[in-house]
Amino acid sequence: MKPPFRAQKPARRSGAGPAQAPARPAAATPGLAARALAVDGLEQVLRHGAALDDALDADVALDPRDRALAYRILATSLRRIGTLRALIAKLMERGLPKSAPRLESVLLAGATQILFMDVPNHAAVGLCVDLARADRNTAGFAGLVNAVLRRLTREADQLMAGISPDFADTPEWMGQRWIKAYGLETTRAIAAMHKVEPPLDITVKADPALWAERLSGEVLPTGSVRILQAGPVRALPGFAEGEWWVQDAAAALPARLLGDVRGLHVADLCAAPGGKTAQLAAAGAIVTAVDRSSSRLARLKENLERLNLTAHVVAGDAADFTGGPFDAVLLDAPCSATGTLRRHPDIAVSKRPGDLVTLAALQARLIAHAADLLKPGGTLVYSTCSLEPEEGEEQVERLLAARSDLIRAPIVPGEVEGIDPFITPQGDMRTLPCHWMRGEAERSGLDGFFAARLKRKA
Ligand SMILES: C[S@@+](CC[C@H](N)C(=O)[O-])C[C@H]1O[C@@H](n2cnc3c(N)ncnc32)[C@H](O)[C@@H]1O
Repeated sequence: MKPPFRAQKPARRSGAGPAQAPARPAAATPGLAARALAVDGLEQVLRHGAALDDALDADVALDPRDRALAYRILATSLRRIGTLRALIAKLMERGLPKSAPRLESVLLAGATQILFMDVPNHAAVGLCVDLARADRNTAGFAGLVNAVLRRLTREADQLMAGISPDFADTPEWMGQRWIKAYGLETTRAIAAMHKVEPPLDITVKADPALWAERLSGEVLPTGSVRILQAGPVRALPGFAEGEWWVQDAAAALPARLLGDVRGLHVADLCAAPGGKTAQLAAAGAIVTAVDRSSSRLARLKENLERLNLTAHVVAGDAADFTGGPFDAVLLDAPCSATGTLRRHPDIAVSKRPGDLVTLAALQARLIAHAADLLKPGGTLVYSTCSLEPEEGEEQVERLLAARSDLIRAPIVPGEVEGIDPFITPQGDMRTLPCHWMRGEAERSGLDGFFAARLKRKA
């Protein structure tokens, strides 16, 4: 069969060299600047390895609603990138022209609006064609963009045939691993949750019911507050006053496994941007927060200042940290973060299987050192926001097998409000994105986290 649409001979093209900086489209066309920013963001993530949260250029002056729209186009494109790429491959049987930098991002942004957003098709197509035309990298392909996106508006259903509705957006290697760890049906449920924009979860200093009411949210079984349709976080009541901070409901659990920390010396290793430091400090611990990233530590300090909480902050490699000994240590180790794909869909394109090997070796080094920082009788909580057993269960089993001075202190039903469904037979905590189904997917789920509690023998 002949390819239905071929790249037109470009009128002007950028040549095979590196992409030129895109020309900013005229701001006069409503909605165009938001699309341009979204495409820039896609380029940042797909070609330059930026994280979703850093991908939108903060210096581009844009109305907050347009910025929010750009973010939604970008995040949804990444969330559905497997499906979108499969469709584009069907629409362009000869593949994307090699000499067309940014063309894929323009098509991804357009197809996202057509398929997954409440944008009229003619606007989604027209704006993407305008965008392609306004940029010297893609100007010669404006006709192709028009043809491909128009055909998508007409034939989406037929084109979807053969593209897995369940697994197309899950990287093959991740899906295979989750099937092995959790089974096919649970993996299907995890993948379904990854397609949905998650709600905003916050941890409040006090009185969750009051804040749930003020923010039109709900109190979750573990005490976090969940808000749908939050809008810009900084504009919400209580943010500037330091009454709460953003923290997924699952991420709020590991610190609570340390129990009553009032007056205890606690090391929070790998602490930035400080969600767990804030929990520990708010609970009355004397906290030493260690992280090796100075930029992330700057965010931690900013957060603590806003929250009017204090911690002793140390910049450096936690595996070499020599403070203590401590009553308790929380190690929220760097990991593949595959448990956070709902909030960070860029992870589906940025992570590789090989990353797990490097990260697991780092975690092994960190957890062994974390245990050395404990006083006799002290408690260690180890956590990761990963779905991979190598970064969770297996780290703990290996440490316990190697160290006779450590024992597991199993989590007991009822000891932390709402935690019971997540306690494993071994007494650890394992949450999955498909847990906590509470009606619609948009108000359900939580990040995939692992946490274990160990004690150093007295
Ligand atoms: C999962 S994040 C921590 C999130 C944090 N605990 C919170 O609740 O907000 C992992 C952190 O580990 C830090 N990190 C990575 N390797 C490290 C190392 N060797 N020593 C100290 N910090 C490290 C990263 O900079 C990152 O901030």
